[in-house]
Amino acid sequence: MRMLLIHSDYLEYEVKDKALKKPEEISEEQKKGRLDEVLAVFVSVEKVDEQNPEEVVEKAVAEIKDVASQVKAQNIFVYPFAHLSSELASPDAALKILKAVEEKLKEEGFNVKRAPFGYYKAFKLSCKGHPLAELSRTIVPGEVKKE
Ligand SMILES: C[C@@H](O)[C@H](N)C(=O)N[C@H]1[C@@H](O)[C@H](n2cnc3c(N)ncnc32)O[C@@H]1CO
Repeated sequence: MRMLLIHSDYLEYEVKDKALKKPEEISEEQKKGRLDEVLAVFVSVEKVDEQNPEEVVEKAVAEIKDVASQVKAQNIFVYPFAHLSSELASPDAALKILKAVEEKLKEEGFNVKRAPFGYYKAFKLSCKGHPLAELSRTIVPGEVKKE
């Protein structure tokens, strides 16, 4: 799994079009979303993650919690982003993993939104620009590589 974490004043998105034949079913309300004072986490789920999804979810949540506590962010935006890797997991496997990351972060007490899966989306992001505002993490079952 590849994650790009951007501490932002806000992240907002608007669903534009289907990017998969069968994207995630979403409500009218989910077609637009915004969070302020947010840790935006752009995630590419990778093929290797399918070998041990549970471990990857645990490690991703631990890394996100660590960064969130360093930047003092309580709001987290999990954003499916298929552009951080050339070895992508299947859409079914990726969606399951992203939903599990979302649920575990909620269980940890964060205010979490997850952008809809399988769509082209317009988005606006306002990066805060401090030294910890832009970080990346690579998570592979069995190890975690930091930037
Ligand atoms: C397109 C661009 O504007 C948009 N931002 C986009 O990336 N859309 C992606 C993800 O929502 C999702 N998706 C499919 N496979 C994956 C995967 N392995 N990991 C994460 N997301 C995935 O399916 C879409 C098409 O790949």
